[in-house]
Amino acid sequence: MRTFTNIPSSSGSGLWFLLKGFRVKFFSALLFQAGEVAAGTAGYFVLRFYVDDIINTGDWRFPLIYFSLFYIGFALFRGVFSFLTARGVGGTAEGIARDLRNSIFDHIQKLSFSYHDKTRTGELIQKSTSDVDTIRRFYNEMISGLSRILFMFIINLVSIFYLNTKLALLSIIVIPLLVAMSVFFFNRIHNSYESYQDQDGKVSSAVQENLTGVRVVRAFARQNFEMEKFDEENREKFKRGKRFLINHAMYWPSSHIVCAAQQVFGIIMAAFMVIDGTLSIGDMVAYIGFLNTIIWPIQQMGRIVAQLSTASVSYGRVASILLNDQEELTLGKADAPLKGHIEYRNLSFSYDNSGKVLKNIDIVCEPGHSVALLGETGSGKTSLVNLLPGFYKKDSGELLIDGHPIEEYSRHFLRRNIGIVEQEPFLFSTTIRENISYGVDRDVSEEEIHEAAKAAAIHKSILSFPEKYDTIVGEKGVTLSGGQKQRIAIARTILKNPRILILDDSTSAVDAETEDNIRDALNSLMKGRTTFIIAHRVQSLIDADQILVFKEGRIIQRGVHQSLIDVPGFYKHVFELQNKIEAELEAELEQEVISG
Ligand SMILES: Nc1ncnc2c1ncn2[C@@H]1O[C@H](COP(=O)(O)OP(=O)(O)OP(=O)(O)O)[C@@H](O)[C@H]1O
Repeated sequence: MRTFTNIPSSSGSGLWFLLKGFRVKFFSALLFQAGEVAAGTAGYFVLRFYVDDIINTGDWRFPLIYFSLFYIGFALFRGVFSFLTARGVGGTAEGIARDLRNSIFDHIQKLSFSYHDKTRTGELIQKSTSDVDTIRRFYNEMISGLSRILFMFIINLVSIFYLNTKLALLSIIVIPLLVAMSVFFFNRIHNSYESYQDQDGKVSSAVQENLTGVRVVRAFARQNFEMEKFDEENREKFKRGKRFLINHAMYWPSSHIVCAAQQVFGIIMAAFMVIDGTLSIGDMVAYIGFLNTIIWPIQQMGRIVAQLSTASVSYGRVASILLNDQEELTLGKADAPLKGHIEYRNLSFSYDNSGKVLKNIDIVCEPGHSVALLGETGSGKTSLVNLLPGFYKKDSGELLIDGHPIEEYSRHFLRRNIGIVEQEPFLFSTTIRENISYGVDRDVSEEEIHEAAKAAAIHKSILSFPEKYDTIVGEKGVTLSGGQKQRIAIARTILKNPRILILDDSTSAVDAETEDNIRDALNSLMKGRTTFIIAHRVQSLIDADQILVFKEGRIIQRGVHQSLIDVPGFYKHVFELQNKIEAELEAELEQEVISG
């Protein structure tokens, strides 16, 4: 797979850079194009020969055969050259688009979490599809169009010079005017297309977010609100699209008028010259042909100008992804097997150096032990565990694994050795088997997959599906219940067999009974592994070797369950509150059962 690295930031050198590896193919195609244009022009000379040397002399029978053969022969050449051009140019354009899509996809995989936090998914999708397509069209249509225009112009102009110098000079009078017009329209089209594409990205994001959050929208009956929000963005896109098209369209009438005037003027002059006897009728017929062919490229300048400006905008947008620094994944220690000793030493952390989210954290966790984190929402629990796989970098203090600063390990190694079961696990739209084996980059046997599923208490449920392990999970696992998804995610982590485990509120999305089942699965997963558990229910934390209570980025209480409920504080308060609620719920249930 070929990907582009170190692409230039300026669109001029960037569009040249992308041709790397395709240059021979591409420029040969352009040469074929010159051949195609020359064959087309040669047809007019044959026509001239026909008028002046055949019709005028009256001896038409034998030369007519030559005329026909030459005329058809040149048309044949033209066809062959045209095919070779299209093949070379098309191959180049498609090849560049393929490599660019690969590069963007590859780059996006390696961009930092902070980048993804700040960037809207819809915008990334739009840049990797619509902008890449604009660049593809630039190579496919624009460059070949431009070279066709240039060849046509040069070859036909030289031919007119060959016929008559005065007529040739007349034919190029309008060029400076058209160049000035082009420069003017280039800037207008560039700016309006840039603002159009930005807005297009917002519309794509709105669609993507709406589809992802379709359940929330329905649950809150916010369809009308969403529709109005979308309509606003869409209307803005329409406005900007119209502005872009008007700028585009304005070029055409002005260039048409200039070119038509040029054409009429040229034909009148040629007619006068025929009357004067300074030009033959055959020359005039050929001249009209050349003139038509020369006017076309001049007019096409408008299209080229528009495409050049849109391609430079799209290049800038694609480069805005590719020029972002990637996470370094492989640099650092990656060999020693981890024991799982973890230490946070006076550690502080903030996102983008804004307010501190973690303040002076000290934690020591022995290998195979479990640390449970409890605290108000937004108190920094997830941020704390997200530092372990190197998703973000700490500001100060130290984070040590087996006595070594985390920075010494390669991120790849850390992520291979750390398993995360998230609050809402993401499943891919593929088979259950592939979802379970997703985390391991070796061949796994059916047996291993079944064992992992059994340990996660999901094996029986899977067997009850018609396709068993081949059952396709819909996008985000919508065909499965929350508990089933959660257990498949646990099976995936069991199979990965990490030394360190992060359970980020893994049971919050399921009911109490399912939670009990999942807890059994989690207990079998935690055995012998260093585990960080985030939970809101005290029941999930009771057995932890160490419980930490967080408030506003600080640890305000620490100890084991028994020691914490013996002293007044947040933990005891939450424990008693949750017990009270559960007792009340149970009483209510009993009451309902008794009353029938
Ligand atoms: N990617 C991010 N970029 C910027 N700020 C963030 C980001 N993620 C979280 N925060 C902020 O950091 C703070 C701590 O968030 P964090 O998710 O660590 O809390 P938490 O204790 O895990 O909360 P919860 O229990 O609700 O999951 C919050 O103020 C949150 O707004």
